[in-house]
Amino acid sequence: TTKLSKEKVEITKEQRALIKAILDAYNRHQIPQDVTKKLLQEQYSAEENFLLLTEVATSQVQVLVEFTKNIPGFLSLDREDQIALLKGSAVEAMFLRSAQVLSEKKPSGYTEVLEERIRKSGMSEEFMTPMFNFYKSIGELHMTQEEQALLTTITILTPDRPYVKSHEAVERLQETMLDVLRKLCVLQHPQEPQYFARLLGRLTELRTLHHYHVEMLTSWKTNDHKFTPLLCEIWDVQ
Ligand SMILES: C[C@]12CC[C@H]3[C@@H](CC=C4C=C(C(=O)O)CC[C@@]43C)[C@@H]1CC[C@@H]2C(=O)c1ccc(O)cc1
Repeated sequence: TTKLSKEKVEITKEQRALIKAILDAYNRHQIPQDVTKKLLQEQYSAEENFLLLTEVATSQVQVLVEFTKNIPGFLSLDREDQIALLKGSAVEAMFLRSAQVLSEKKPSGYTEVLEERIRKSGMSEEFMTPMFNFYKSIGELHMTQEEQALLTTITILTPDRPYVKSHEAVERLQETMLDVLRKLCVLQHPQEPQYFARLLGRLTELRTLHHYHVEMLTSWKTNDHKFTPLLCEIWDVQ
C-alpha cells in the first residue's frame, strides 16, 4: 500500500521572511494607474489597441526590472548574469503576468477591456489561441498572490538562459525559491498533492509561448507596427 506522505511541512522563519519580501516587491511593482486608465478610455481601433498594448508592455518591462532587483540575492549575482536573466525571462514573465492579470476579474472591467484589445490588436489567430489557452490553464489554478510572486521569481531565476556564466549561483537561488513554493503548495492546497507539479508544468507551457512570441512580433512588424526602444532592447527586435 502507498503510505500517504504525511511529512511535517514546516516553513522556517527565514523562508517566511523571504515570502514576505517577494510578495511586497510583487505588490509594490504594478504598472502605473495612468497607463491602465488610458486602456479603459481610449478608442478601439486595431492601431490604437496595438499602441496601448505596446505602452502597457513597455511599462511592464520597467516594472519587471524593479521587481527583479528586489528578489533577495539577485543583486549579489554577477552583473552580466543579472542582465542575461532579465533578457532571458522577460517574455515568459510578461506572459505569466498577463495570465495572472487576465484570470482575475476586476470591478473596473479592466480584464474584459484588456482581453478585447488583445483580440483586436492585429495579432494573428495562430498566436491568439495558444496564448488564451495558457491564460485559461493559469486561471484554473486559482493561485494565491504568494504563489504568483514566487512562480514569477522562479521563472526569472532560470539558470539555463543564454549567456548565463555562473550557472550554479543562479541554480542555488532558484532552488531556494522552489523549496519555499513547494512547502507553500503543500500547506495551501493540502487536498491537491499534485498542485506544485501542476504549477511547474505551467513553466514548461510558458517556454512554448516564448517561441510563438518571436513570430508574433515579426507578424506585427510586417504590418509595420513599431515597438518602443525598451521592447526592442529586451526582446532583441531590430
Ligand atoms: C503580452 C502583451 C503585452 C503586455 C500585456 C499583455 C496583456 C496584459 C498585461 C497586463 C499587465 C499588467 O496589468 O500588469 C502588463 C502588460 C501585459 C502583460 C499583452 C498580451 C499580448 C501583448 C503582446 O505580446 C505585445 C507585445 C508587443 C507589443 O508592442 C504589443 C503587445
